[in-house]
Amino acid sequence: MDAPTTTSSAGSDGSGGNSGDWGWFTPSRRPAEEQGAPDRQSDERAPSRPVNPIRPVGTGADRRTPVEPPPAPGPPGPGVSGPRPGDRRVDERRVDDRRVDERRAPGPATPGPTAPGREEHQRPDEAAPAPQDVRPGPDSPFAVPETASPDAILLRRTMAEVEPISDKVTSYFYALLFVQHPELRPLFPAAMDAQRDRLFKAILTAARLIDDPDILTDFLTRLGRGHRKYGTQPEHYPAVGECLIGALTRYAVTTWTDEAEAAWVRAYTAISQIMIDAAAEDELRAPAWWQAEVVGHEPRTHDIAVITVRPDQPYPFLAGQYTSVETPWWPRVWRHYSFASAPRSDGLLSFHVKAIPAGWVSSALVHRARPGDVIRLGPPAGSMTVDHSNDNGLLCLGGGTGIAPIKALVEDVADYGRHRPVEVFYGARNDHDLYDIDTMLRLAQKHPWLAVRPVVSDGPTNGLSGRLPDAVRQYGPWNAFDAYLSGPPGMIRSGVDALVGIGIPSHRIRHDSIEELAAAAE
Ligand SMILES: NC(=O)C1=CN([C@@H]2O[C@H](COP(=O)(O)OP(=O)(O)OC[C@H]3O[C@@H](n4cnc5c(N)ncnc54)[C@H](O)[C@@H]3O)[C@@H](O)[C@H]2O)C=CC1
Repeated sequence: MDAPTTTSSAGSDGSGGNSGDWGWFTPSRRPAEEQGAPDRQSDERAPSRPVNPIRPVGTGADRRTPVEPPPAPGPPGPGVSGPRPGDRRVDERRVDDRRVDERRAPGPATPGPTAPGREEHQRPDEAAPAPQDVRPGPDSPFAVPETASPDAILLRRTMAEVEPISDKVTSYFYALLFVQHPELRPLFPAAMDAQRDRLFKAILTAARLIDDPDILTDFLTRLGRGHRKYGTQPEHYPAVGECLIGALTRYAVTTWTDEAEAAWVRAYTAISQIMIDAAAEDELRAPAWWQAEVVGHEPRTHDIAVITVRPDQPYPFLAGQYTSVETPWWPRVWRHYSFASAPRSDGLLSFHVKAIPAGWVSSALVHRARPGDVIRLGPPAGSMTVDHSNDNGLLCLGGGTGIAPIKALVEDVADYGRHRPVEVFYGARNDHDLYDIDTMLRLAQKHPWLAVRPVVSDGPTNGLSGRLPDAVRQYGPWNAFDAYLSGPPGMIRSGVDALVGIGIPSHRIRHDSIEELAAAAE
């Protein structure tokens, strides 16, 4: 199962994790250094690379002569203009994309960079209402704080308008991008489903944070670094920005003004610059990706395997973190898995992978990967790590394969040498699904400070019955513990509620990114 992990419950606004991938971020209020990022030497900083201000394509004049997305298949409907004369690129792209689709065997249908259906579009020149002073309501995720800067107000108005139609906006955005910049298509996976969502969410997250420079910079720095593995180059940013503005122009019909456009251009230019600088700085100290040879593949159930890999060069990370994995069978499709062990002296890394239906990467890793295969790893990310600056106990809830990073945390406490109470509640649907219970019980036998309690929710068991949060409530007190949760989204949600309910402050609760877990489970 794909496994994103993230930061503290208090820092989570539900906007995702922080792996450096699009839309994978929970803004963290802790400085990067605390989260295991390499120390930065100021003299190692790469010179800031200038990025050209984007050339917006969404001016008021454009609204009257809209940028056409690639035409939908078939003849254009009445009142809809077809491809522009001489626009050969459009047809070529569509042919290429059909080939890509034909190559895809299993997995969900791939829309590819389809243009949105024409009927979805209101022609701005015919029917666009005049821009209005639309303010997001107080319950909107884009509600305007009292202290918001003029740019932030404009950005939030646009976001509030397009968020409900984000599918259309992102489809249109990619259609523009791949038609106007076909050279960028190979940077994206053949199947764009997850990518669509991630990009849009990342942009919204960045724009929403525009008045919070520290958090914004932290987010974008990770994003910029994480983009190195995709082959993203500085010159790609203006292309993306132009198409973003083009898509917003088309869909933010009531809030788009010259001022809004200028605010978006400023914001996007600043966002790009931070990402480009972060990538350049990261280039000085780390590869864009690692190759890793599978050296162990141990099936544990019919759909779970423990996979061990040997990276081609040293891979520094912290217990509790995760990485992104690309298999040779699904190029440019990256999924997240937590490290299932603390860093080892032999440099090997291990992952617990559950094959989910239609999960391309997870199925390939469980059913197809064998020793000798080579996968690619992105950089480590996540801050669900042990805080060694205090002696608090660790209360750990691991559901299903979510036990993987919990095991790494236990090993980390053992390796660190200053022992503290660690209480692990390991949940599964039935006894059979407790695939790693023997390892965990062995660790408990070896370390007197560790207790491991299996909890089974859906079947008979000799251990505890019920759901993890209910089991935890029966024990305690937990006021001297920091909590770590890892598992399916529902478990995280109810677990956080239960822990807050029994008095653990939310800033001491760390867990996986709920939004990304939900997306990964699709
Ligand atoms: N493989 C990895 O490295 C990691 C995986 N994960 C995530 O862990 C999850 C593992 O999935 P499965 O093994 O299929 O787990 P599962 O669906 O079998 O559930 C595991 C446990 O969570 C409990 N649970 C499920 N929904 C609950 C709810 N709404 N409230 C309370 N308890 C609930 C179940 O009762 C069971 O005890 C995936 O979502 C994966 O993304 C998280 C971190 C790391």
